[in-house]
Amino acid sequence: MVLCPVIGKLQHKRVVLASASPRRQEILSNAGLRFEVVPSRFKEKLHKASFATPYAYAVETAKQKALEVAGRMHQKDLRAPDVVIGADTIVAVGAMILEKPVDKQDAYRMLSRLNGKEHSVFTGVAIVHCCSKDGRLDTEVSEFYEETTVKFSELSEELLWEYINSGEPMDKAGGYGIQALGGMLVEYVHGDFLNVVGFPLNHFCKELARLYYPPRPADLRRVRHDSIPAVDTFENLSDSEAGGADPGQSAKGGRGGEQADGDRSQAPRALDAALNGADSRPRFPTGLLELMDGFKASKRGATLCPKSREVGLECWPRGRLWDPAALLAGQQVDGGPQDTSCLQGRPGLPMADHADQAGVCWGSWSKCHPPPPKVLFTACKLKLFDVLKDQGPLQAVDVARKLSTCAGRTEQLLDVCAALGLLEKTRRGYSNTEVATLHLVSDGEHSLQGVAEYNDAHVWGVFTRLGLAVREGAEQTRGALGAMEEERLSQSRELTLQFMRAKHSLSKLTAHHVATAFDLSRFASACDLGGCTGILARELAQEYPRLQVTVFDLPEVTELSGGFQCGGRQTERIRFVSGDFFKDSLPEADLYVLSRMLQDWPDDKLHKLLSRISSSCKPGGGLLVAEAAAEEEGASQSPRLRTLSAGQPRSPDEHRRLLQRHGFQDVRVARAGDLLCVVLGTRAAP
Ligand SMILES: O=c1[nH]cc([C@@H]2O[C@H](COP(=O)(O)OP(=O)(O)OP(=O)(O)O)[C@@H](O)[C@H]2O)c(=O)[nH]1
Repeated sequence: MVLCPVIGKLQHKRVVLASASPRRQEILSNAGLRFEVVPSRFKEKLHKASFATPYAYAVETAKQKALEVAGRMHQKDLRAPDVVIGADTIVAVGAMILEKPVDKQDAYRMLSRLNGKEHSVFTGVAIVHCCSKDGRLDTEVSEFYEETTVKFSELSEELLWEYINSGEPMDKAGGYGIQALGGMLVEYVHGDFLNVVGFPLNHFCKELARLYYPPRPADLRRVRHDSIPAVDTFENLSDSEAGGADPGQSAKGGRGGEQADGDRSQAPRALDAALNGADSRPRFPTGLLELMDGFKASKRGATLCPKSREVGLECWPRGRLWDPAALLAGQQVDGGPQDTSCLQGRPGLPMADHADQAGVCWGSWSKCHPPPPKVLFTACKLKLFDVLKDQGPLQAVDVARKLSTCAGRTEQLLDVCAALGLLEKTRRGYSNTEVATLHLVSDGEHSLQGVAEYNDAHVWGVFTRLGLAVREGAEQTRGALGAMEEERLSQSRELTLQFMRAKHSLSKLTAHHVATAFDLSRFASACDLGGCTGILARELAQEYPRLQVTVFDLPEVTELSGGFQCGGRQTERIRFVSGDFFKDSLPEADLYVLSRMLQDWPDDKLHKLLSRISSSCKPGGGLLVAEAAAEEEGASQSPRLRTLSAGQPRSPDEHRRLLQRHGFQDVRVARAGDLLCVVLGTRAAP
């Protein structure tokens, strides 16, 4: 029984449930947890409109409930409990949030809204770890939410009033109790039943497993792949498109990754992975990031052959990206006979007779194979991995029903995802592979959904429309991308948030490697330039207990960074300062940090930035630079970790020369985490 050891991790701790809900108490004590109950006095009055989603509201309320109890108990006893658990359950109908009804009329209004329809029940949960230091309370908060879909039958007025008069709705979110009489109102439930009742026990155990037995996921497995099913496009999977779909086509096209039940055990669920692992940091999902990023390589491929521009084709460099197995394994396949059979005999697909000479495979992938990154983005956008997370394995028709998409197209999408190693396909249906569970489910700790979202919404478009800049060479491309990036970022708050989410999730994977590539304990202060949400700052503060860290970023970024903070002991040594590192004075620091920044800028801006840092840095001070590593000395070709960056990686020598040119000596270069190149230079006396 997997739950016991997880719950057992709390056995010797003083655990407090900050809730008056008898249902929560029952669910947790049935699971074997020993705890005290201290109902929270936090008034559930947060301003709902200020939350982007209903679940953000539930999570924040849960957190405030738990923190109120932790603070009160600490004040009273001068000793806080070890762990305080808070929860908040709400019902959401579209953007509207329903809590507990205040009276019968209110209950009637709520139940009438739910009548005959589907709604979502969200429970936000906060697990607050407390400790007292020098008489002060210190807290670390882990938070999550769970969503369950509930559908009500068509109910008569008489039945509604009979139910209201039973008294049951009054202390229940949305005005019903699914575990009792309210169960009669419900046609179906998708998801965790206990989540509706008030506490998502399964997710809670997974969260404990994550906290106490951190995961060590297997990297992407190599998938055997015969061919990717052919489709026109995955852009639109709606039913209105169904006429264009050919359900038979996918069957003919071969279904990558298909396996008979029993051939291999199911992909381990997150909990199992968590329980089996020891290392808290997941291995770098190289293959997945290359998949998300692969289209940049293809766009650069277009520069290889002048003919491609004439005929307006997009070209994939030979061998690369056509083979998802190689792609996901992080390999680049160059040379060798190119299989162009996929293109032959397809009317309307021009074949260039100089293909061999140019070394590229001709053809418009959008008419032949779906571009793998676009498949991934589409699957993320549709929340395919979220649906399969709890409900998989599911057959294609069931997935289509849940996503409200066309069944035929959905099956094709699922098959391509299976071919790419993102899903497993067995007779029982499709389910997430480990890598999808870890990185593609939206609420996962190591989710890269933000990167997929940003690449899809923004970077894809930039690369698609930048034919001109691509033709003009790498420097100009970098400049044009940088300028467009800047312009767009300044235009849209949503885009800024998307960018921040993407950078935040990538930084989570790299920050530890950057912070530990060198011993930085000689520095008392550091300034992370373009530090965004402060993930690296947090890691630095955690690694070096006396280090004060400043995160310096544009005002629109620092303004939004609050939403990404999760508290913790290091926070008091981190401050956020707004400014533009090209214009404003840089905050004083012993060590300046540029993490995955330099690649974004054209040479003139890059030198301007480095010379500004050099002027601000005191002799003996340091500059730490982290960038995607080039594959080998001088090669500068690595497609790895380019995500969010426009330029090409530099070799260690190029980095060394760059820092020396700006007055840094003793430049040391380290490979970190396999994919990063981290460089540390010391400012020489002028
Ligand atoms: O089907 C059911 N749906 C909901 C419930 C109960 O509804 C309440 C939700 O309210 P809240 O999250 O604010 O929790 P409170 O009861 O106010 O307790 P706190 O002290 O934690 O704020 C919750 O009790 C659910 O159990 C239900 O029973 N069935």
